[in-house]
Amino acid sequence: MNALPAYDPEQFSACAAAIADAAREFAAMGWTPATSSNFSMRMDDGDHVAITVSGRDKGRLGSDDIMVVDLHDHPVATERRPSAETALHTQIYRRFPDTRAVLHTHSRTQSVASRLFGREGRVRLQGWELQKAISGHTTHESTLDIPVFPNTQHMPELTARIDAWLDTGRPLHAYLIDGHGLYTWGRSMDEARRHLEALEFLLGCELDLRRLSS
Ligand SMILES: CSCCC(=O)C(=O)COP(=O)(O)O
Ligand SMILES: [Zn+2]
Repeated sequence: MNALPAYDPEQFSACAAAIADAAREFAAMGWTPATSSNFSMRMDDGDHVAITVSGRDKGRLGSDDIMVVDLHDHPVATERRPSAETALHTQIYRRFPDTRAVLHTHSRTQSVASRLFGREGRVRLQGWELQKAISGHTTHESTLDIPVFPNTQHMPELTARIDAWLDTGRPLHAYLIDGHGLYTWGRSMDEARRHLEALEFLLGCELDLRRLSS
């Protein structure tokens, strides 16, 4: 008798296609240099997450470059190695159960902003109309803080810092990692993509402002 599949293969295919499409477009923008970046989608209301295999060229993802993990980072029905940053994805799915997509990129703008604002611990966005692209923000007068966490290769240290931020009750739509890149997410791939595009634009504006006013 055949064992039941661990997850719905059609759901996996749909998520893998959405991840590959998004990643190809981000790569074309120059946001995923040299195999950097990682992407995931929650496949169901259970604990299946489709995520990029570690070290793959994110501009040319095929279905072999995307695999399944559970919400505690364990590969499901595969020997492949998930993203080195899988724990950052599964943390978001556990902490925000309505999240369906997590996106991480390494654009030049995000990388420079993370170094510059890392000294201050956060980027404070205020007065930009495009803040309204972030869910829950209905006016340019709102304040949107993007924390900058120190980089480390030790994921438990990073997830502990993110948990500590969340445990204070402050909102979190995205964060930067110093010298590294941006994480953001959404309740659908479309919402996550809108957040990523808006934040890329807003960080670029903040960098320009600093440059022009110095
Ligand atoms: C060459 S980029 C260094 C690792 C990284 O920051 C990244 O985003 C990609 O890692 P992955 O294991 O997900 O390929
Ligand atoms: Zn990275």
